[in-house]
Amino acid sequence: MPKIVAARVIVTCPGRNFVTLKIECDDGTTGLGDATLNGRELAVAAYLTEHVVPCLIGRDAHRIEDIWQYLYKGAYWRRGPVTMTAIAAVDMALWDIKGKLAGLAVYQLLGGACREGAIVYGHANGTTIEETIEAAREYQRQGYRAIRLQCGVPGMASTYGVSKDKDFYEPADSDLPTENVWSTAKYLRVVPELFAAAREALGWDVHLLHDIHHRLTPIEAGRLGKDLEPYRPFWLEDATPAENQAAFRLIRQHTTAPLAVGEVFNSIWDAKTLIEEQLIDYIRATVVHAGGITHLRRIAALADLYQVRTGCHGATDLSPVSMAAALHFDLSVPNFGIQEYMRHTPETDAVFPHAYTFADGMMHPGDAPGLGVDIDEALAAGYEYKRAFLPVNRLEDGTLWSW
Ligand SMILES: O=C(O)C(=O)C[C@H](O)[C@H](O)CO
Ligand SMILES: [Mg+2]
Repeated sequence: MPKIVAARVIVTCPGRNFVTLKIECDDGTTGLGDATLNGRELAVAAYLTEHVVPCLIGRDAHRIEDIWQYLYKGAYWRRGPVTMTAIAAVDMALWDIKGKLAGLAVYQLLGGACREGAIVYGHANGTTIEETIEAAREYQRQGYRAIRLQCGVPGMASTYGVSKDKDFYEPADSDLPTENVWSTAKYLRVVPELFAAAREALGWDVHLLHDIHHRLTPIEAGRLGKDLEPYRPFWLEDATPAENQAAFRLIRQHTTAPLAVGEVFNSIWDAKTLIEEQLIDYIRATVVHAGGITHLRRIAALADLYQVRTGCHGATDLSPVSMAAALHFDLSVPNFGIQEYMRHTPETDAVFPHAYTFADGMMHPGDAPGLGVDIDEALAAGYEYKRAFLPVNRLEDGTLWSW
């Protein structure tokens, strides 16, 4: 058996913070897992170092499911983003090790490819509708078949999804949380205009997506869905905070716009009602925040019974290790829908050399044994952790709102 002899947490900041777990076996084989929880990185780093790593030493690295159960049930305190991100990192690293020992890419271990590649969507944003459409045209030129559209809201100084850097999306930017201001009324006016202009300019052969980022009430989401229906959105994401899964019943009564939810979910229980009642069309839970490949496959299997497809979160705060794990998952599950892809900066790509590739709007994890991602530890050591927070959002009267 490949015995685990060491495990370490590597924190690095090549433009943004990443937390990576590296597990080592007695034969020298190593595996990597992403443990990055944006804005709360060191909580997971400490959870792993103090409470998980000591329990891993001496275990058989091949026993992925048993180790998952051990860490989940064994903690007694179940679920939550910190716990589930830590478990995810171990899970990813163990799949990486199993693949390397078998000489196979992880997607082969998961049952093999169900498709030639994973369609991905890019993130076009701008302060105005025109700028957003120009950014979308650039994605089209690069071969993307699906594009998420986010534009500034007239009268608001800043809004979610409109990045300072057009090429590399990065919301976590400050030593203390930035404060944004929000008006639902102003937002509900601009998005239908954005989609009307986008169909006019980009045509109908491209999938258009939009992220509401948890900001509407269910009835407002129903309204927006109706307004966007003529432009055939691929999905509306995170329409309303989904702690209350039943709230989506109300949205469903009012619109046929496809709904996607789940980037903040950390277990199957967060999505159970949404899936079983077919209240969503895409489940966006990710490998890194929802317990790893092992648990995400369980979520996907439940979703498959109800014709809910996957659409994994893939923002820049998910490291290339997560991106690779997501692509192995995407290739192997029958009910894959789409994968989010926000490119990392060249600094990040240099720290995490990887085998995955992009061509013609599709991505492939590559055929290197394991996940196909490495970490250049010498380079990583040169980028010191910098505390960064996600912004907060307030209504114009100062009420704290969902960001
Ligand atoms: O990529 C998305 O859909 C997001 O909503 C990005 C998130 O705000 C970001 O990953 C938070 O860390
Ligand atoms: Mg989102």
